[in-house]
Amino acid sequence: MPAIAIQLKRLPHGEGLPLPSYATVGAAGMDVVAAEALELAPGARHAVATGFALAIPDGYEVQVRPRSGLALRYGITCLNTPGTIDSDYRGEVKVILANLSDTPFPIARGDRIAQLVPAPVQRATLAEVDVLDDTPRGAGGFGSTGR
Ligand SMILES: O=c1ccn([C@H]2C[C@H](O)[C@@H](COP(=O)(O)OP(=O)(O)OP(=O)(O)O)O2)c(=O)[nH]1
Ligand SMILES: [Mg+2]
Repeated sequence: MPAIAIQLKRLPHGEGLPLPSYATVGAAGMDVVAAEALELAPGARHAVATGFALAIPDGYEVQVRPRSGLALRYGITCLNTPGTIDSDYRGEVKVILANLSDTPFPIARGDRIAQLVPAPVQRATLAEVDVLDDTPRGAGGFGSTGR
């Protein structure tokens, strides 16, 4: 599959940082590093600076996803996962990290904190109707089929 071309603009506080990059040949996500240092208190959240902005081609988004190692070892996740970077957004990409553990988590500038995954966007049209068609499930949800 050909790679999609995304433009990246480095911001002044992103100088000297590695750009998002794939850690292995088959990695789905580009690891992104923090452009600031902070300590995330237990239960706290913070929009962590990355030091860059993007121009994503029409028809695509970039998803900001947690790193499983940080989640499993330290309870660090992206609160809004998957975060959505819109193709028309030109501000700084930020990673909304949350600390779900009971231990403060220090983040150094340059630490890999999340991963970026581009994805095609399927837009929809909505048609308002009075009656929806019947299905076997009907309105059952939220565990209606059992555990
Ligand atoms: O993890 C994230 C999520 C969003 N954004 C930026 C890019 C995105 O295009 C914009 C808006 O995100 P979203 O639509 O999820 O937030 P919203 O609360 O709906 O804000 P808005 O009213 O600006 O759309 O914020 C990030 O930098 N990181
Ligand atoms: Mg929005």
